[in-house]
Amino acid sequence: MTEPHYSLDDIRENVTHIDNEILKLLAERRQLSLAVAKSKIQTAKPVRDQEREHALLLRLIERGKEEQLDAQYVTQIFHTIIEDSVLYQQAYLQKLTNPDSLQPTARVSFLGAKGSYSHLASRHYFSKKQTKLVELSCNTFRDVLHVVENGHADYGVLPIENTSSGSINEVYDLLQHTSLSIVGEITESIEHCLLTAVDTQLEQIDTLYSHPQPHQQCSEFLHALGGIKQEYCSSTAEAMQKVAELKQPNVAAIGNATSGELYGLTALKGNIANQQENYTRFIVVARKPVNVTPLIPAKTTLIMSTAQQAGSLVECLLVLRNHHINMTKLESRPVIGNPWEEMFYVDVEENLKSELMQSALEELTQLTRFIKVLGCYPSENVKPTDVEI
Ligand SMILES: O=C(O)C(=O)C[C@]1(C(=O)O)C=C[C@@H](O)C=C1
Repeated sequence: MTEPHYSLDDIRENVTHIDNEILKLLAERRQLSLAVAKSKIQTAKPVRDQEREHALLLRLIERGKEEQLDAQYVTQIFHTIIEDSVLYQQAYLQKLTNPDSLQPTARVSFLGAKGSYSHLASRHYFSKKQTKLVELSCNTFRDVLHVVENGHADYGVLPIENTSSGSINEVYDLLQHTSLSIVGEITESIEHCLLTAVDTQLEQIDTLYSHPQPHQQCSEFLHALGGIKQEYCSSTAEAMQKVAELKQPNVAAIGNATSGELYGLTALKGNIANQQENYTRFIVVARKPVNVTPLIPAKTTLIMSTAQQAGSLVECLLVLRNHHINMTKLESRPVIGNPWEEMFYVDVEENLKSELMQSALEELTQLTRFIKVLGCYPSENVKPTDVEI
């Protein structure tokens, strides 16, 4: 018997059909996760249940094997599906907890034009929030905050730390003086590429357009290139725009490959950051603070200045330790106008409204000269559950 012959068009039609079915099932599963969230409100169970995830993944790996699907493939797909489910449930619960916080349309400010990393992070953050975005690009971090403060935007998205270059000091310093609250966070994978407008070679590049941050994050690669002229821009988007306008074989920009395409640029070289895994954590600020439901993991950010005595900071940190509160970040910045005085920024994995946090805050207030809560917000870092494959 000869096998029936199908044309490429026929086969593709079948593939399209299956893809549509997959999408339909994913949407159905998403709806079920909403039903799960509603049931968890009744029983006050936390959204994340890693025991359930572990059992579910093990079963799917076994089931996948029967279909000749390898364990890694199955695990990767279901990690993504579970992450979506968790974030979708969190967004739903947060909407119930803060009924007037998220409007059908949200005006969001960020640094740079279309395609800047802050723009990509803004879109990503709001993608699961069921809200339409009005995007406001700004030229400076100060402006990002300013337009939210004066009511021209509802949210501002700002980078706060990067795994290669560390803390973004300018943003920390601006937070000292703002009346805004941190209401969210998102961590983005940042894949820097060397982008060019015309066909060229690495050896021909003598001028590089970039924002100082990506420049710092790619310092080793740039050092290896040797003697390259640096032109600083207000954002990666401006750098890409500039290179697109110049259309010269000796100029390049640092940016994201997908964003580069928006400006007609192609990646001459990828993966140029000092660290293979280059991530930036962004914060989302708004005029009003939000409450975080106890069903989801929360983070609280504080700023404080301690008495200038030996051991003052240690005493504050001991308060956190004694309350078993996990600190995820400690940063110090000088206080402008008061030489040698430091302001400490502390991120902890605890809900501001919890008894534990309230008790720790009371003790900290006694020990510090100044203390202020910058915000309490849902932690959106859904760490995948490990399964042995
Ligand atoms: O079953 C649950 O409890 C869910 O919340 C659903 C789900 C999933 O999408 O499968 C999501 C998060 C939990 O950590 C476990 C499983």
